[in-house]
Amino acid sequence: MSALPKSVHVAVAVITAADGKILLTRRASDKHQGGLWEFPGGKCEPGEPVRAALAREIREELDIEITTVEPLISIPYQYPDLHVLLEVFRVTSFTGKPRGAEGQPMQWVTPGQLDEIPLPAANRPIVRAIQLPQQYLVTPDLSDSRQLYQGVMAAAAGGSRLIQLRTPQLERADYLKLADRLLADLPDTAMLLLKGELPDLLTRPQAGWHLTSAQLRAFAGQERPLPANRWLAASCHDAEELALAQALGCDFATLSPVQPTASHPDAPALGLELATKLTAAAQLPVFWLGGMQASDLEHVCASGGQGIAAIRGLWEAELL
Ligand SMILES: Nc1nc2c([nH]c(=O)n2[C@H]2C[C@H](O)[C@@H](COP(=O)(O)OP(=O)(O)OP(=O)(O)O)O2)c(=O)[nH]1
Ligand SMILES: [Mg+2]
Repeated sequence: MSALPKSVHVAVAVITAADGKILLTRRASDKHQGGLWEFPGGKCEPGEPVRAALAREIREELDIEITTVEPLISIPYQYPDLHVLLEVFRVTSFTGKPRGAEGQPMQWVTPGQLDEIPLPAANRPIVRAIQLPQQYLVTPDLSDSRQLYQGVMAAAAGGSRLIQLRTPQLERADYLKLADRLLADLPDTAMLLLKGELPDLLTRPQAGWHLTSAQLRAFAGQERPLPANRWLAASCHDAEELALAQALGCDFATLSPVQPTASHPDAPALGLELATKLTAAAQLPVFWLGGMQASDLEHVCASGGQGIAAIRGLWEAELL
């Protein structure tokens, strides 16, 4: 038997049906990561473009032709015996009816069910990328609780599913009161992330937590402070913070400032090239923040980002 190559480039398909369900297949027990469920796909041949490899692997494994393909996330991951670069694409249309053409079992599952299924360790950020939307709404810096409440509820009614309650102008007691009202009133599909200290999070089990980069640094080397079923995110500004966020088990990160912003006009921006590089090296979904508008979304996703996080861009553009 030949030795395993040290590094493989893998094209992976998250095949999504109209009802939102996702196709999983089971890896043969004698393969690397054998016996686990996976997203279909396989290794690029030498010199083969990744999208061509994706179409070929899906044809070979499932006997379908993929037609609508968008980048979802790319993950470099070191297994004890192998380095993999998983380039993951969302496939939303195809022709034919998928079947396990290599005899492999198949199942369609909801994004929520993915948490319960044994997948290879490299796949955790793929699951998070599937479960997260492409827009992360950060509330604007207002001092009026009523206006904030109405704005967040309107945003959720308009389809915003991921919202960070960031209100530096509110007194802490007013902030927590507003957070509790929103946690009670938001639809189950909306995920609300709070800012603040751990005790306030521990008494609010439905809330997610968005850590500042200072908090992230303070947690370095420690266990994930919230259980796996709660959203944990962190504000990152460089490669080191992204690595800390990943080591702490954060579900996603924001990376900022990508472009100069009206709120921080003098902060040096990363720029698109560096943001792309940092995102590619990260092992978790990354939202780009700073000067981002809804119109940037396509470019951000094509550059490997999960999507955009924005205050002005999303709140005022009345995407809400
Ligand atoms: N297809 C796929 N591979 C994954 C996932 N997660 C993960 O760590 N991997 C790893 C396992 C393998 O080391 C590598 C994929 O290789 P593969 O065995 O599917 O390659 P292939 O289809 O070309 O198969 P073969 O020709 O070697 O039989 O990526 C996943 O979700 N889907
Ligand atoms: Mg395969």
